[in-house]
Amino acid sequence: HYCFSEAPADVVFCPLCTIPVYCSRKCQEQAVGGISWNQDTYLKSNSNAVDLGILSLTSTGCMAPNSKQIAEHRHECGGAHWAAVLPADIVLAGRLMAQYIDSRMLTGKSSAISGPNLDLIQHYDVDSPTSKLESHIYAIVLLLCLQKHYRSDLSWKEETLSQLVLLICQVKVNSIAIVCMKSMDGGQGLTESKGYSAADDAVMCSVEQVKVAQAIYMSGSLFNHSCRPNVHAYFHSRTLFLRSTTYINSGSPVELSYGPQAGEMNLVKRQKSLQENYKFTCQCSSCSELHLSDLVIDSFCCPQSSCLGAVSESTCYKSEENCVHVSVDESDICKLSLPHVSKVDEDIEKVGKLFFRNNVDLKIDPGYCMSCRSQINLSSAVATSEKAASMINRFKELAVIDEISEIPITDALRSLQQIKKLRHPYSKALAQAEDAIAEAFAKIGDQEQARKHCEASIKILEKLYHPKHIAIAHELIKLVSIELSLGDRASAAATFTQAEAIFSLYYGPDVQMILPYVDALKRTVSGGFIAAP
Ligand SMILES: C[S@@+](CC[C@H](N)C(=O)[O-])C[C@H]1O[C@@H](n2cnc3c(N)ncnc32)[C@H](O)[C@@H]1O
Repeated sequence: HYCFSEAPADVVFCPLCTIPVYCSRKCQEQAVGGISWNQDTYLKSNSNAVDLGILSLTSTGCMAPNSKQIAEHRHECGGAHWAAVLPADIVLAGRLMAQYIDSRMLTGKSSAISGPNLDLIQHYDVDSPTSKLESHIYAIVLLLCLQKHYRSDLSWKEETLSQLVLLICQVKVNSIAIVCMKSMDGGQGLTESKGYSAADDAVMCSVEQVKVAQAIYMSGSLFNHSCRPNVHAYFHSRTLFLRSTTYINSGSPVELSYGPQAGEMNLVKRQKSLQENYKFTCQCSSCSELHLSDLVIDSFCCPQSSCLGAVSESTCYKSEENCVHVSVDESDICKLSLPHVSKVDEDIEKVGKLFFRNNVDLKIDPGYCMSCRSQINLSSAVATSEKAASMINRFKELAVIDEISEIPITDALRSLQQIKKLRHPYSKALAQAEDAIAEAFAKIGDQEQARKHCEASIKILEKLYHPKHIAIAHELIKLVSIELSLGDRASAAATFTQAEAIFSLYYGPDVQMILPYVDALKRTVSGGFIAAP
């Protein structure tokens, strides 16, 4: 939606192409300027649905380009609605070109249009032939649309098409997805009612990041990516905020995350995602040093009950003096150095003891323990754990539609035991299973069970990320809502304080603006709005 809010039911249509892109007249005027409306402006409603085909909304047109307005949509209307048919990166490239043309026209330079000089990095040379062809086709589509919009007002240079291809490539590696935090279920209720009812035991606050737009920020695009970033990026409408989340030594790189993060994805998946989406091989600290979370995140546990060693499903490790080579299906992924002796914690040594044996060259294949080399039956472990996970998800779905009985509860708990037996105690699969069970129990009103499983999930996530990661704060908020439902205000307050400290690390004084429900929860926890169960 134009102003990055969710479009309400009574959206305002673009006066030229009848596409609903504005939420209010004010929002529309900001985008296209003042509009003079015809007398017969109305929407013909056809039973329940508004029939766009008979929409009789006409105007004498948008005003001329004005630098004060953010005329994003104007260039595509009357033709194809770009956002509905083209990928976000391509729409952005088209709009940047249109903005450049507008600025040239405003200064009276409407002859010899080529393209903006953004001076940003691009990777056209390493693009695959298919991706290159795609960029050229999109550039032709954009150029035709722009030529149609500006008609004979402009003269185009021969290189405009190649400038558009270049622009598309720059947008691909430098653009940033604008996201907003959307509170689901409990969070929504909290925001609306400005309070929390313990009687509503179905509530378990959770938030989701929702992508609302794609943009280029000239200073934002200077930052490199890290899978363990020291800077957090967030948005308020169109404004990008960057806040450091740790102390950064002078001379150290300031890095944000382009998406993939350690603890959320394993090393191989992160590298693949960054290569596919941004065309680079990540060399951040997380992708150049051995970390606990990468060893355990998708792993199985050692069959020896006393061993904490991890067993990989698909990654092969070849250990050499002070480094480890990582490969999948014989193809090299990267080389990781061993952490400095001062940073080696007890956990990583127990999980991958073999990597820390001095002067030993050895290969650890999938299916073998990284600590004692015991072997598991990998295919059977994968199949059983996947089946158990889908059983738990089914349990969660049934809880949502209130169709739960004793049988699915027993089945779900049995499946959780199976996952515990097979998966590594710090694995993501186990954390997700615990979380799903917690959510289902919260939904059916067994808050004691919900608390137990929610806490178990958080403990694992703290190992995978780190205890002060924003993902942990969102999980802690779920726990607060469960503790409130139990009437345990003291625990809820302690958990909330822990979450609040993380939120202020990531959002500073903007917590309330970005996550309004946190404030509502704070008032509830401190005694304001609790209803009797
Ligand atoms: C938005 S730019 C970042 C600024 C860029 N380094 C520059 O000098 O303009 C993104 C590009 O920087 C490089 N880059 C960013 N993070 C990286 C990382 N962790 N490892 C390797 N290259 C990285 C890649 O070439 C990527 O396509």
